[in-house]
Parts: sequence; C-alpha cells; structure tokens
Amino acid sequence: MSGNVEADSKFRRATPITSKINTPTMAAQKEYKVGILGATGTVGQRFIVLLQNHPYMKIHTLGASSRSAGKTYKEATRWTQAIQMPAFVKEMQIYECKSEHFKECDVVFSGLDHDVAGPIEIDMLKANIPVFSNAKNYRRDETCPLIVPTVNTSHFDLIPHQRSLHGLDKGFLVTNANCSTTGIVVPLKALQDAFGELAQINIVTMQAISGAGYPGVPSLDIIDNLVPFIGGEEDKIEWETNKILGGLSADNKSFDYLKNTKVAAQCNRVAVIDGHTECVQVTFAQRPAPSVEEVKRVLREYTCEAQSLNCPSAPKHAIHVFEENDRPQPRLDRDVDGGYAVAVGRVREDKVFDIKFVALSHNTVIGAAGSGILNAEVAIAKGLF
Ligand SMILES: NC(=O)C1=CN([C@@H]2O[C@H](COP(=O)(O)OP(=O)(O)OC[C@H]3O[C@@H](n4cnc5c(N)ncnc54)[C@H](OP(=O)(O)O)[C@@H]3O)[C@@H](O)[C@H]2O)C=CC1
Ligand SMILES: N[C@@H](CC(=O)OP(=O)(O)O)C(=O)O
Repeated sequence: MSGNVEADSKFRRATPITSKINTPTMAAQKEYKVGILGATGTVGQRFIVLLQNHPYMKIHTLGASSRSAGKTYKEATRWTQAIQMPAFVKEMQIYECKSEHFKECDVVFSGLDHDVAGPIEIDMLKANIPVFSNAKNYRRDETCPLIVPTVNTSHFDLIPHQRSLHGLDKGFLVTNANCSTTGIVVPLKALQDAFGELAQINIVTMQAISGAGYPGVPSLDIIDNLVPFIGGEEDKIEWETNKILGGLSADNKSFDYLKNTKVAAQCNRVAVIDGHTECVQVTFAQRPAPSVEEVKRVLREYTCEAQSLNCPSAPKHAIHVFEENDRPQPRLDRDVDGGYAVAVGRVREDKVFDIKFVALSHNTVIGAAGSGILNAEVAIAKGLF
C-alpha cells in the first residue's frame, strides 16, 4: 500500500493528461497573454494541452519554423497527444519565432529545438519579454537560473541581477532542467534538506521515446529493444544536479554549485511512450546514514514553495511514495498529480551506497512544459511580472 492517499486512489490507472488545475486556485490579478515557441512539437503540444483551461494564462501567439509559419495550427501540426487537439487552437495562425510577432505577450514559453533556440530566446529577452525555456542552450549560463519548480524556486532571486545586466525592467530568461535531471532532483532535494550533504549519487535511467521529440527514435531501433545511449544526457544529469541543488551567493548574483557531491549517470532509451524511470543510489555524508523509514517519511513530507504560494498547477504532493514492490511503473504512475509530481518506490537499503529507490517522472509535464508553466506561476506569485 502506498503512503499517499492520492497515489492509492486516483492514480492507479493511466489517465491522459488534459490540464491539471488545483482548486481553489490562487487569485491572479490579470490575464497573462502567452506565446509558445515551437508550438507544433512534442513539448509545444503539451504546453497547449496543459494551458487550455488555465485560470489566468491564455494562449495568444503560436510560433514555429518558417515551414509552418502562415499555416493554421491544424494544418501545420502532426498532433500526437492522447486527447483531441483543443478546438480554439485549430485555426490559430502560426508565426515565425521573431519578437515582433510576440510583443503583445506577457510571457513566452519555448519548446524550441536546441539547434535554433539560442538566438530566438535572446531576441525575446531583448524585447523585454519573460522567457521560460525547455532547451538546453542557457542552462549553464552564469546569469541564467536553471529551475525545477518543486525544487529551487529560490533561484528566482537572481533575476534582478540578470535584468540589470541586460538593462531590462520586465524581461528575463529562466530555463527548465533536462527531463531526467528533473525526475531525480525532487527526491534528492528532500533528502538533502533533511539529512545534509549527499556524498555520492548513482543514476541509471530508462527514458521514454517521447523524450526524443517527433518522429524521434526509429521504430526498428526501439521495438523489441533498448538503446543504451542518449547523446549528451549523462553529462547533463551529472552537471545540472549540482547547479539545481546548490544555492545562490549572498548577493544573489552567482550560483553556489555543490562541490562535494559526486553524481554519476548512465542513460538508456526504452520502448515506453511517456515517463522516465530512474534507478537511484545515494550515499549520505552524515554518519550513521538515515534509515529507510526515515528516508520514506522525509520524501512523503516534502513540501515546496510552489505549494505554499498556492500556484494552480502545483502538485498536492511533489513526491508520491509507493510501498508496492512493483511500483512505480510508467504506464500506471506517470500521471500522479497530473504529471507534476515524481513517483518514488522501492526505497530500500543498498549494500554499496546507503539507500536506493526508483523514481518516475512525466518527461513532458514536470520534465518539460509543466515545469515551464509552474515556474511562470511561481514567478507571477513572487511579483516578477
Ligand atoms: N521531449 C521531451 O521530453 C523534452 C524536450 N526538451 C527540450 O524541449 C525542446 C523541444 O523538444 P521537442 O518538443 O521534443 O522537439 P520537437 O522536435 O518535437 O519540436 C521542435 C519544435 O521546434 C520548432 N522549430 C524547429 N526549427 C525551427 C526554426 N528554425 N525556427 C523556429 N522553430 C523551429 C519546430 O517547428 P516545425 O514544426 O515548424 O518544424 C517544433 O515546433 C528541445 O530543446 C528539447 O531538447 C526538454 C525536456 C524534455
Ligand atoms: N534528452 C531528453 C530530452 C531532451 O530534450 O533533453 P534536453 O532538454 O536536456 O536536451 C530525452 O531524450 O529524453
């Protein structure tokens, strides 16, 4: 039996994610016009699904490549979501991703391919628009927060510094993490807060094919198979974890990366459509190490700022702990709390490290579009725009 009531009752079956809005919602003072860059892609489509019923963010402008610009969304998009394309976007026109087309937007979400995201996102920033990016381009930038919304929203405190460097009063740029990094830093943050420094972390991922976009991995490569390589992924997990779980300097102008935590990752692509599963082993600096029961309690009790700010998309529980020895599973558990939570199971002692567990996260919700949306809700609640 699971420790979370929600995990027991609501999420035993896979349910297609439509949108997940908590009630009662935070009362926003105004309606925010949203632009989506890369709106036709896997992540862009997820933005549309998650935003369609948002209480105060309304989709205003859609952008994609010049191949799609000028077409209606319905004409340009090969829709791959498990629910129908929302009627209101079907006839919306697609624009090229140039700031002149997005100047009415209060916020822009980017689901752009990393090959093109860099200059386009900077163009939006320079046009004084808040930008929330899914692409990897600026994650390592020393002036750009890398924020997982249920982990390190304190890093928004660097935004005044970023704005001053660019001479902006409204615009800023924040990135999400890599989807596999996102799935592990949520439980690791809970453990770090409760038990102090983490000495060693080992991760083995089993990543969904939707992580590679559309059309992504050829069917003949992945059916009846597993591919033990995802380009650049291991390095991203090992590097991004130290930025996200670190802090900010006292003057809020630079990042304090973790220095003593060793992170090692091995990444695999598996024949699952959505949901990245990760086997995680952890050694604590603290001696004696916490017990399995203490670890489970801390994971269950973890809360984050997005919840205390009453953000409408915040998960009720950022972490759902399962007790069953065959959970979490991607098909059954990727939609916990609408895909905004991380499902953790098989928490047990490890003979080499101290503890081990399995973490499952929805790669296009908390791993991508959902992170962007929840980050924007936090930024609004903090008065950043
Ligand atoms: N899929 C996932 O689980 C995750 C993805 N990400 C990141 O999110 C981003 C998007 O990924 P994903 O949705 O999977 O990718 P897709 O390949 O599915 O979509 C890419 C999008 O970029 C647009 N695009 C391509 N070239 C240009 C261009 N020259 N100018 C403007 N737009 C362009 C495409 O438009 P068009 O249709 O016109 O070609 C499309 O909308 C990537 O940076 C990826 O690394 C991050 C975390 C998880
Ligand atoms: N590489 C991830 C998805 C992705 O695009 O990651 P990133 O945003 O770090 O490039 C996957 O294949 O599952």
